[in-house]
Amino acid sequence: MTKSIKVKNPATGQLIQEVRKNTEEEINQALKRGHESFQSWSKVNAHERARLLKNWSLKIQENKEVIAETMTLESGKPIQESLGEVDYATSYIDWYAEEAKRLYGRTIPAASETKRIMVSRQPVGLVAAITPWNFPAAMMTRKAAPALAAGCTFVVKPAEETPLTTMKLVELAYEAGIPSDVLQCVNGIGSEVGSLFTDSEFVRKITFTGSTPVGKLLIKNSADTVKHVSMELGGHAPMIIAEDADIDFAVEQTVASKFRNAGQTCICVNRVLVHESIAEEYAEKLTEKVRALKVGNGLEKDTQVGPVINEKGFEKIVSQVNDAIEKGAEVLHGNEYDANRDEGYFFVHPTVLNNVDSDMKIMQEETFGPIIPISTFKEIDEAIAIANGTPYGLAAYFFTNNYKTGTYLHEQLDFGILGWNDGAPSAAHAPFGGMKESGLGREGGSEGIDPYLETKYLSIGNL
Ligand SMILES: NC(=O)c1ccc[n+]([C@@H]2O[C@H](COP(=O)([O-])OP(=O)(O)OC[C@H]3O[C@@H](n4cnc5c(N)ncnc54)[C@H](O)[C@@H]3O)[C@@H](O)[C@H]2O)c1
Ligand SMILES: N[C@@H](CC=O)C(=O)O
Repeated sequence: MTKSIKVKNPATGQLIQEVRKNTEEEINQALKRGHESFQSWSKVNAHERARLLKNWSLKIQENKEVIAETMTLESGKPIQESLGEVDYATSYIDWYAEEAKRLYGRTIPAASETKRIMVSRQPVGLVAAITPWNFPAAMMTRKAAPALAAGCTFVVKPAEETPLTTMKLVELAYEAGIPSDVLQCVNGIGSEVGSLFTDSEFVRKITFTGSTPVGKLLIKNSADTVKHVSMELGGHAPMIIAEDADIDFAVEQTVASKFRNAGQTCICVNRVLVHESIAEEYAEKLTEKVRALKVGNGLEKDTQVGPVINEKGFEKIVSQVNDAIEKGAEVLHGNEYDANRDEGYFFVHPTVLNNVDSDMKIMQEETFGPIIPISTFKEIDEAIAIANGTPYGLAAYFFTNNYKTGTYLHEQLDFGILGWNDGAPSAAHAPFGGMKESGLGREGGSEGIDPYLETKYLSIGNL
């Protein structure tokens, strides 16, 4: 069995660095240390935890360029997006540094003069996190910051494709003064480390971002020790464009949503449903914008769409596009690839598919690639039925300037995140998460710290 993970640049296939895999014993030791340090960290006062988190955020900002370059090298993400992700990552630390000081309890009026009732909250314990390659910085801080703010200790296993960004963030946390037993990083293969996490008596909570099948497995494996679980899983976001929508704005927001990280974002629009009366104009304007996108190595400053992460991701995208074309979809732009299996790089050119229908795989499954399938509808209820007709329920978008249509869509769509005339809803101060098979729990906002806290009820009698 290999003892290291080869981290490669998805834009060239070249080796960047070999990262040593931690042994089973080392990982179990890390979990034990995390469990033991919970005793001291959970007693550190909230203002001090907030101060350390703020230091961490500052250290990351001081190293913004280096982190962004590392991220682009290992994930393929355009450098401008990596720089943006560093800001996005620290926005979670900043937010939860403040929230640490607001973990209020409450009192409840008792039904007896001799009793008092108090409710307080305390950290759940050691948290084990598994993070994905598509946002190697922000998905880590979105979990670590609320956990540390709440008083939990934290062990993270980053994705095999992108461990370097996470390792750098953890190193900076130590420089900021966060104790090395409180925040730890271990490296290894997902399934192997995942089992150590779920089997461990020391881990009280599992938090995961990644695919739905792995999320389901982690939920099942957490059952024996009844761990808390937070799951941020796959999506299949619909975008409904009503007949009264501002078409130019909808086009601009479609591009902003779809091509972020080459379409490898869990909330990227995955299927467009446009009213038949404006479909032609929308498709024409969209194709014009998509044609102008620059594909290339993410380190080049003008690149807007980088490579996809690996061959597995590439094959999934190609099979969805081919299936759609075989079943009658029209290619308005794209369906071009620059891929080399031997060298190990996979570029998918932005693609617009028209006349797409619900029988096609691309309308059923998450794509995780820069492809826009367009379908039309006549009545808004038809669009809602198609949008909701999926096991996923992460994000949905709708474009309308009619407040009645917008309110109706808000109420009818079964998704945890809705963008009404907004293709970029992510924010540290808002609750992010999915319904149905897209996940459990929320990250971000005041809700995002709750999953790291237990509620304790105290009843005092005989007063
Ligand atoms: N929600 C998201 O942000 C997100 C992120 C990554 C991937 N995905 C989806 O998943 C698809 C496949 O991508 P992927 O293969 O990298 O996702 P994945 O779920 O396999 O990987 C995500 C993380 O889970 C870990 N992992 C893998 N198998 C595991 C197991 N058995 N137990 C514990 N941890 C395990 C990986 O090491 C990685 O850290 C993508 O095409 C996309 O549809 C979604
Ligand atoms: N990084 C995404 C979530 C997962 O892909 C976001 O926060 O918008």
